[in-house]
Amino acid sequence: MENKTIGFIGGGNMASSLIGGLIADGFPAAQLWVADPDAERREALGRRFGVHTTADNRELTAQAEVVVMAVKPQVMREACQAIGNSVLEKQRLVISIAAGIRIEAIERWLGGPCAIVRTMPNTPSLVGSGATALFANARVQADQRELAEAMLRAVGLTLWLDDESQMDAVTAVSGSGPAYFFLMMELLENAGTSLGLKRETARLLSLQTAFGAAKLALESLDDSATLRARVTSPGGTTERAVALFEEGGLRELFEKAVSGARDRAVELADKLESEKP
Ligand SMILES: NC(=O)C1=CN([C@@H]2O[C@H](COP(=O)(O)OP(=O)(O)OC[C@H]3O[C@@H](n4cnc5c(N)ncnc54)[C@H](O)[C@@H]3O)[C@@H](O)[C@H]2O)C=CC1
Ligand SMILES: O=C(O)[C@@H]1CCC=N1
Repeated sequence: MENKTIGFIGGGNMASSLIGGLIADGFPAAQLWVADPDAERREALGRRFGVHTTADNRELTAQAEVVVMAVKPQVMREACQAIGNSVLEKQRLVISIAAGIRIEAIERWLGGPCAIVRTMPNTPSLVGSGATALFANARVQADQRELAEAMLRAVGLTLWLDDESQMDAVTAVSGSGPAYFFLMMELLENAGTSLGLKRETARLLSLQTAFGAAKLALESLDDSATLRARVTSPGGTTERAVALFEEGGLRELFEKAVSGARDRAVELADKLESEKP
C-alpha cells in the first residue's frame, strides 16, 4: 500500500476520518488526493492534512490508483458517470463507502466491468479505532483485495463479508453505531448534570465510562450481558436503573431503531438505483 496513490471523490466527514487515520498511521500525505467541489472544504483539507486537492474528479482519477467513492449515496450515480471512462481506461480499483449503494449499480454507473470493493467504515477511523466491513466483486484480484484491506486496517478493525446483502445490517450496526454511543454519552452527561454535577465533571465521567466499558468488553472473554451482571449488585443501584430502562422499552426501542437504519439503507438503494438517469 505504501507506494500507492489513494484518491477520495468527496472530502466530507467520512473521507476526513479515513484520511486523518491514514496519515496518523504513517501514510504519506503526498500520496493522498481529494476531489471536492466545495472550495472551503478543499482548503481546509489541504491545510489540516497537507493532501493534494482538486475540484476536478477526473484529475483525481488520472492521479490516483485507488479511487475511494466518498460522496453521499444521492450523488453516487452522477459522480460515477463522470469518472467512468477514466476509471475503466486506467483500470483503477474503486472502493465505495456509500451506504446502501450496491456494487452492481456502481459498475453500471461507471459504464463497464470494474474491480469494486464495497465497504462500510465508521468515523472512529480518525483515531485508528474504526470498524470496516468489506465485500469485493469477482473482478477484484487478490492483490487488490489485500490493498483495500491494508488501507482500512491502517485505521482500525477490518472484516470481509461473504454476502453483499449483509452490508445494510453492518451499516445499521457499525456505520451508524458511533452515533448511538455518542447519544448515550450525551444522555448520561445530561443526566449527571441534572443530578447536580458540574457539566465538565459529568462529561468526563460519561466519556471515560464509555471508553472503559468498551475496552473491558473488548479485552474480556465474557459477553456484554455477563459484564453487565458484574456491575449489577442484587438490590443495588444498577439494578434499579436497568429495570427502569427495561420497563421503558429500551430493548424493543433499540431493535426498532437499528432495523430502521437497515431499512433506510435498503430504501435508499432501491430508490437511487431505480431512478431514471
Ligand atoms: N459519516 C459517516 O459516519 C459515514 C458515512 N458513510 C458514507 O460516506 C459517504 C459520505 O458521507 P459523509 O462524509 O458523511 O458526507 P459529507 O456530506 O460530509 O461529505 C460528502 C462530500 O462530497 C462532496 N461532493 C458532493 N458532490 C460531489 C461530487 N460530484 N464530486 C466530489 N465530491 C462531491 C461534498 O462537497 C462533501 O464534501 C456517504 O455515502 C455515506 O453513506 C459511510 C460510513 C460512515
Ligand atoms: O447516516 C448515514 O447515512 C451514514 C452511513 C453510516 C453512517 N453515516
